[in-house]
Amino acid sequence: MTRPLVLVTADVKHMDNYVWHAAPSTYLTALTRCAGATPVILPSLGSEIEIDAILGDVDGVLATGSRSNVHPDLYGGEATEANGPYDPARDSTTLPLLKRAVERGIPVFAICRGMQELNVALGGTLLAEIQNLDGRSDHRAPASDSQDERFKIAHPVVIEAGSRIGRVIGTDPVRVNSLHRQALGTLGDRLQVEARAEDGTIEAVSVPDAPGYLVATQWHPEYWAETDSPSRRLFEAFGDAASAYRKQRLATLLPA
Ligand SMILES: N[C@@H](CCC(=O)NCCCC(=O)O)C(=O)O
Repeated sequence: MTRPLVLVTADVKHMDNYVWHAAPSTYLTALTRCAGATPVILPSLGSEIEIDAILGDVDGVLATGSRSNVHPDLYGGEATEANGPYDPARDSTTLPLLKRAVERGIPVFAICRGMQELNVALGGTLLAEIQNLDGRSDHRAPASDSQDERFKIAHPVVIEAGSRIGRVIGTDPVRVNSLHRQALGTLGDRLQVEARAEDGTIEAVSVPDAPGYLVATQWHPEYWAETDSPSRRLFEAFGDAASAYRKQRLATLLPA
């Protein structure tokens, strides 16, 4: 069986006088090296893209993290200059993409901004600047030019008993990295909390009634997937689900 095809969401970036639709390499290599998948970057062209048709030709969706915030208009929040930057083209692509992928039972792994997008796509809300909220810790990355330093392990998370993630990596607390200033507020439809930080911040969710792997983390397993066992396991489990989905999908295409 050939490798499963996994759509990877793209940020819109302005560089060298061009507009780019790009994804960080860390997600692409975690997919190829740990999930055994072939990543396919989906440009953030919103309604110009036939999302349902494309979803019919792939075996999974990986929603990446990004510094930009989901636009607050999409969940009844308040847009301010300090709350940016925003990436409306990405929002207009990823929200319908994730909603349809969930509805169709396609394996989804959503990371950081990706988890926030999944929540908003399913009708949930986000909290802004959580480091300023009573009782919450600072979940932002350390100020550094070194990516290893920014993605360094920062705090423990407690995995819920009976969670999907618990089935993959066990329910002992794990220590994770942390690079965000927003967090999930009210939960979107069908989502369940899978893990929390010590300050109560939601660190992982799943869609428990989804047929395949549908897991999201606020932390970044992609960054250490080649060297950290729990991070690798999350990608391996996603790859297994995408492979199983591919087998089924191709079987329905073949003549009887
Ligand atoms: N903007 C949101 C999403 C956080 C996120 O996806 N972080 C990844 C950022 C990677 C980096 O800073 O290099 C938030 O802040 O909550």
